[in-house]
Amino acid sequence: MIDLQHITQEYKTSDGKGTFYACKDVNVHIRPGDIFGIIGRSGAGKSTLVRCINLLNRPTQGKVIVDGKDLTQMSDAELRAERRQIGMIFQHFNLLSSRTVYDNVALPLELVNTPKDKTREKVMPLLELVGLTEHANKYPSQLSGGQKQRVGIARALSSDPKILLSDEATSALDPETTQATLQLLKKINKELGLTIVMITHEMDVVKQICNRVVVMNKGVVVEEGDVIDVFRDPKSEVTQAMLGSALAARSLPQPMIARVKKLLQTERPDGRKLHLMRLTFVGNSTTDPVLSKACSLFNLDFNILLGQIDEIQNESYGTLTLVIEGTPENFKQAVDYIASKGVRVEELTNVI
Ligand SMILES: Nc1ncnc2c1ncn2[C@@H]1O[C@H](COP(=O)(O)OP(=O)(O)OP(=O)(O)O)[C@@H](O)[C@H]1O
Repeated sequence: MIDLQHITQEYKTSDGKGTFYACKDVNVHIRPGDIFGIIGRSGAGKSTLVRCINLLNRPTQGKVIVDGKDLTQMSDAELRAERRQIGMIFQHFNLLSSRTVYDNVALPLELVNTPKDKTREKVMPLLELVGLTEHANKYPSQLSGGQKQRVGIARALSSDPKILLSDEATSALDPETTQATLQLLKKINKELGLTIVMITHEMDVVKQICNRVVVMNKGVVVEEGDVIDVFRDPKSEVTQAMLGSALAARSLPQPMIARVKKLLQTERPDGRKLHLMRLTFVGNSTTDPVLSKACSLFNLDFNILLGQIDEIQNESYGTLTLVIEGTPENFKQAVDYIASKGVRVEELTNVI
């Protein structure tokens, strides 16, 4: 659906002598129906990249392919037509304060001289969709932040786009309103089949509605993948830092580490040994009694130290940190058995 190929955006440095890269050789592929997250710290190049999709930013180098067509090669008229397929919503809503809710939503239709009755036929169902029918005649100043963003969403949808770009659309909203807005975007993605590209600096937003994500840092993509994989196994330091609290919940508190180290060094009877393990469960494996089966099959004992379960994209995932005791042979068989049930098994040797 959207192919960003080798996108580079250069600017002159403030002294005018050097070159600064807001994006450098970025390649991103977005599939139809994706809710695609672009995440990174401030200044990472997220807005620059997303604004290349509708050529609000014309990249210094690279191709922007939307639905098989290269936007960078189009004439101005072709580009204007193509941009109608790409709606956009913004952190600060960008509504016209002198126009009512209805007139804000109608604006893109007015700009292409749509007759009044056709405009009404389009605008009223959109107001219904975003839950603003009874506010149609109000002005933006009479609305809450969440309602203003709903106007922004309805306006973006008025030209029947195939793609919706969202630049930090929930950053100015409180947590409850953020939830409601994300749910609305999810509904639009599902019911209208819209592909959504979302910039955010909050992993929580990605976790709640995106199916794929790229992580950017200093103008380059440092990680890309299905959201569940990136959360389960973040590779880059930037991603790990951004996941912050979610990963902290997987780590043993310092005082416990000292106790566990001591415990692991204790002698066990009958050639049994202790192992500090982390199991990561996804989907069905979160509900199957994999661990208790392994322990009864292979005569192991276990002691749970830390556990966490979460939900991403309607799929559960969780981690358990535990000490397992058994003979080396039984332990190895149990690990193979657990892994064969789709659970990732790691021995946390770095703690010892
Ligand atoms: N027109 C411009 N001229 C010079 N530098 C620019 C221009 N636009 C953006 N930049 C710089 O490019 C870098 C990337 O900016 P961009 O807005 O894409 O980052 P971002 O990840 O969206 O950040 P934020 O989350 O703060 O919006 C920043 O260092 C910014 O200052």
